[in-house]
Amino acid sequence: MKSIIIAENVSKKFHQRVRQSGFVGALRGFVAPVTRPICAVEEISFSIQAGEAVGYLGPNGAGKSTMIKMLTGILTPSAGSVRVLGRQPHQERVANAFEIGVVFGQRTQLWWDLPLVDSFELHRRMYRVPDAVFGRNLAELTGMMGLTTFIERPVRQLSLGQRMRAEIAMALMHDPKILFLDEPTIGLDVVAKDVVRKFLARINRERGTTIILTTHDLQDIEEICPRLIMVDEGRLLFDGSLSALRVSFGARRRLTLEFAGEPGDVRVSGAEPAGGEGLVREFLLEDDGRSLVQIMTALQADADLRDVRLHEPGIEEVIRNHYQSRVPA
Ligand SMILES: Nc1ncnc2c1ncn2[C@@H]1O[C@H](COP(=O)(O)OP(=O)(O)OP(=O)(O)O)[C@@H](O)[C@H]1O
Repeated sequence: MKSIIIAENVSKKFHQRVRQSGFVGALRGFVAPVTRPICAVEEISFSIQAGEAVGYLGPNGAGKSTMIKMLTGILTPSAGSVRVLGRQPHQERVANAFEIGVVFGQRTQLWWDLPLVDSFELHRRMYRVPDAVFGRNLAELTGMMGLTTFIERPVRQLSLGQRMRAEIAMALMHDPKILFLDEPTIGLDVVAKDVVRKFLARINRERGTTIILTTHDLQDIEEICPRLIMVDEGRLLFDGSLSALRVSFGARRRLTLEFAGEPGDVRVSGAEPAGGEGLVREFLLEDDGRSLVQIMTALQADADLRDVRLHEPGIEEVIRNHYQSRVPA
């Protein structure tokens, strides 16, 4: 397989203005601004193959948008190198633009006062999309995204969910090889999120479009992206599948046993006691993939069991625990 996106030791530094308080401070800041450097992206490396769908995840300020901006040619890396489809995006921004689609969840690329269909038409001209390709995409994408009922309406009259669906459809009108999306589901309701996720998964599967999306929402990743790149404070924390993330971050399943009478000393092979009180005992299971039936067979207890619960930590919990363990008390 071919790597179509390669980031090698990429860093991006910004100089942020330090605001000084009071009128004199503001005046001083105007005449002789004081800045402090901030490393938004720090020595990040990864490569992405054609046809992959990758989620780029991290908390606020982790450096997600900055990375997307470097991959799309909007920003230049301070150090390291970025290659997209064999080009350095910031140096060959126009050539790069013809082969990628970009959607920024918080900034529209549609023409506010024009009917939606006119934005599509302007996109066709800007990207010199051949008539046959445009005709096919217009019919297919507007159908898949359910845009037909409001395609004649001015963009300013559309709801956020309608607009986001239209943004994504427009970004695909020129058949890009890669689709970059920065927070595509932000602010959408449950139904709109579901439409967008299903659509992106389908585009990736059926058209083979490579998808890179940034998000805070783990469900986006679970439903669209088999691969996850996790960043925090500019640095890469993890690159792999969701199941590998669980293993790597030590997320263990919790077994809760509730007994009808005092059970005494209960042991479960391959599990570590993890508290409980009264008739309830808890255990943390080793990551050996055993089923509940196998666990129950290995249970060394004579007492009567009233209830058994197995808690599989959600990925949100895994990540929350990870971040919390890094924050000093
Ligand atoms: N143009 C800029 N000038 C100065 N600092 C910037 C600039 N753009 C981003 N930063 C800083 O770089 C860091 C990373 O920002 P970035 O927008 O990439 O994070 P993010 O992970 O996308 O966050 P969010 O989830 O909140 O959108 C932040 O500390 C931000 O304040």
